[in-house]
Amino acid sequence: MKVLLHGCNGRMGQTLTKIISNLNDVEVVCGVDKDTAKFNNPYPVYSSLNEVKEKVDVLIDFSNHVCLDSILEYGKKNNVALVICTTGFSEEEKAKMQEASKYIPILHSANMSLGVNLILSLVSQAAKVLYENFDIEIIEKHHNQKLDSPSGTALMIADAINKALNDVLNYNYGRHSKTQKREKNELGIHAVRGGNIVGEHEVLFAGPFENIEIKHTALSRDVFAYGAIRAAKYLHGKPNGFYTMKDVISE
Ligand SMILES: NC(=O)C1=CN([C@@H]2O[C@H](COP(=O)(O)OP(=O)(O)OC[C@H]3O[C@@H](n4cnc5c(N)ncnc54)[C@H](OP(=O)(O)O)[C@@H]3O)[C@@H](O)[C@H]2O)C=CC1
Ligand SMILES: O=C(O)C1=N[C@H](C(=O)O)C[C@H](O)C1
Repeated sequence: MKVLLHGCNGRMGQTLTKIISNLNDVEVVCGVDKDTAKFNNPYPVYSSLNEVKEKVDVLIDFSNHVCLDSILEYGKKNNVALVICTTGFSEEEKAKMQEASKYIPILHSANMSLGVNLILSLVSQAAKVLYENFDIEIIEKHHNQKLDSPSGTALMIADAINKALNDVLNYNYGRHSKTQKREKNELGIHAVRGGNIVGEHEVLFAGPFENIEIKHTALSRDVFAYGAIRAAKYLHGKPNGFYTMKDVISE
């Protein structure tokens, strides 16, 4: 499978470059990033998707949400499947992905790890059982270079919980009201940034007599890279449509 790495110079782009170089059935044939000479990558790097000459099967994207239009245009024009792992998309941008998936296969997930995608169903189940008597709060922690907050994963977990509760919850980001008590239908979402934390997501169900914490800790960026490779293999050859990691892990 021939892969184009979009955002190849970044933390995730370089993690994928290292891992794929040891695989026999996947090859990075080119990359795209702002600085074409930053690393001595074992493949050509272009500053724009318009310059790409190589034929590729799948584009894997870990870059920035502002790149979305160019990625969707490239995928549609060249009939290339897209694994979009970037976070920080607006609702309008997410709608653009859905629209483009009528013409090409697109997979998007804010977290490519098996563990987080398993947690999505666990927290949905827990929310249904516990909501009446428990308050639900999400706490995420990431490294100090992360651009978006809260994390895409925290929002994905919040949406899964809210969907399980028929969308009754209002999100309260980083609660800093000094005068108001917590309301019953709040879902608190809190972002911590510091050092080199790879990624932690905790869902707290706080009840009158007991607390339940469901937590995922990413120990290395390799977990996201292996997930993205698995997703790319899954997507290669699939019919046009919109896919998530749920499709990949339930195959
Ligand atoms: N779904 C998942 O499992 C995961 C998702 N992510 C998400 O992936 C994204 C990237 O993360 P990470 O690798 O840590 O971030 P980095 O900032 O390390 O890497 C992003 C790379 O994309 C480049 N880039 C930014 N804008 C453009 C552009 N317009 N054209 C070409 N290249 C561009 C950056 O260049 P420059 O530095 O010069 O701006 C950088 O080299 C983030 O949104 C992050 O949240 C991260 C880990 C896991
Ligand atoms: O930027 C990161 O590093 C990560 N971003 C993703 C997110 O926003 O949820 C996933 C992961 O936690 C690492």
